[in-house]
Formats: sequence, structure tokens, C-alpha cells
Amino acid sequence: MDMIKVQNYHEMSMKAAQIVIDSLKNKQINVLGFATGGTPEGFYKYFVQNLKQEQLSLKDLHTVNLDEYIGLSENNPNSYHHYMEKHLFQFLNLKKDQTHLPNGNAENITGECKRYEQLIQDLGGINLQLLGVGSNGHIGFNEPGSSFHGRTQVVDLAPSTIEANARYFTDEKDVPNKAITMGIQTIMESKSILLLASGAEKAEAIYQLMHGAVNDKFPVTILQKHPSLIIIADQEARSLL
Ligand SMILES: N[C@@H]1[C@@H](O)[C@H](O)[C@@H](COP(=O)(O)O)O[C@@H]1O
Repeated sequence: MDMIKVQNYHEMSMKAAQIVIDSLKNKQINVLGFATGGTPEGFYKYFVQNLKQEQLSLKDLHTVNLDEYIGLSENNPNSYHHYMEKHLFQFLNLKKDQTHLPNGNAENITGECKRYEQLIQDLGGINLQLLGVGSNGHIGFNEPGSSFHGRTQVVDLAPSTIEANARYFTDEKDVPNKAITMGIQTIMESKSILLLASGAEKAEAIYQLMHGAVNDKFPVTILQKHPSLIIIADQEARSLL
């Protein structure tokens, strides 16, 4: 587990973009796992800028996302489909069949979870997975108490997650209370993981990751067991270390 210490959000985002671009340049990645939320927005901005300068071919790349709300259409501004289009896909020359997210509007949600998990396996697994972390230690939408052996599945969101994500919705009542998420086992099978953390509200999760026992009360602690984890944390996120 390596930690890259940066001052602030801006530096975190630039550093993350540089790492992912370098891995693409070295042809270490053909399946790239993406995350959503406020944390990676800056990363996407620099990633797009740097990619243009490098003129890398992405024709063999597949992207997979961690999660999606259940019950929001792809065009809903709060869906993660929409988020990815807005922050990344509209700027890249990727075909529709190169980018993958779980379909939170599928008629058969259990079947959709199976399909998505199988897709990841069929792609040969994830080379590099980008991760944020919830202030309660969740990864993807794997909330406290989630099994470390879980695969892509339907989950109930914790009240604190609904509250935290309500900032994007007109009303907290509009925040879905369920999502499809890659399971912790799925995430742990990624060859490398790049976890980004910025801000004081992530300090407890980062403290638990660095110094806590591996326990399901803070799902992020399982990453201690990952053989290739890089954490980029800013000063505030490191404030309890
Ligand atoms: N499902 C996402 C996670 O993938 C994200 O890492 C986390 C933190 O979000 P933020 O970066 O906005 O703090 O919560 C969200 O609910």
C-alpha cells in the first residue's frame, strides 16, 4: 500500500490523471474502472486535458463503472450514466460498446447484476480501478456491514450516504435508496487500485484504512489486503493520521 501525499484537491486530481495516463501509455490497461461522486470530477478534467496532449489511441480500451442508482433513467442528471457522459465520455472517442455501467433501470435487476459481473469477467477483469471512499468507509456502494466476498449486487444505501448525496438532488426524498454496485470481491480482484480522498470528511475513513483493523464496519479497510493499492490523499483527508 503506497500513499501519495498531496496538499489539496487540485494536486490530488492532477496526480491521479498523470498515473492513469502513464499506465495507458505503458499499455498496462485495457480495462479501466471508473468511479463517480464529487471526488473524481477534477481527475476527469485533467485526464481529458492530458489525453488530448498525448494523442493516445483508446480503440482497445473498455471502461467499467462501479455502480449506478436503481430507478433513475440514463438521462436523469443524477444517474451515473449521465455523470460519466458529462464528465468524460462526451470528450473521448469511445464507441458505446466500450463503456459499461450497470443498468439501474433493468426489468430484471438480479439478472442485470449477473450480466454485469459476467461482463467484467469476460473482459478479463479490471486492470486499474479508480475509487473514492464514503465518509462512512463505503467503497462503490458497499456500505458498512457488506460482505467482503460480495460480487455485483443490489444494495440498500445507508442513511448517511443518502444524506451526503442529497446535495445533487432537489430534494433528499428524490435520492434513490437502492443501487447496483460491484461487490467488494469484484473490486478486490482489480489488478491495481487507485483510491482518491480529499477533505476532512474523509479523514476517519483514511485513518481506518491506514491504522484500523480490517473490519466490515469500515469496508475500505479491506483494501489493506490488496497487493497493489495507491492512495492519493490531501492534507485534510490525512488530518487524523
Ligand atoms: N457511490 C459513490 C462512491 O463511489 C463514492 O466514492 C462515494 C464518495 O463520494 P464523494 O466523492 O462525492 O465524496 O460515494 C458515492 O456514493
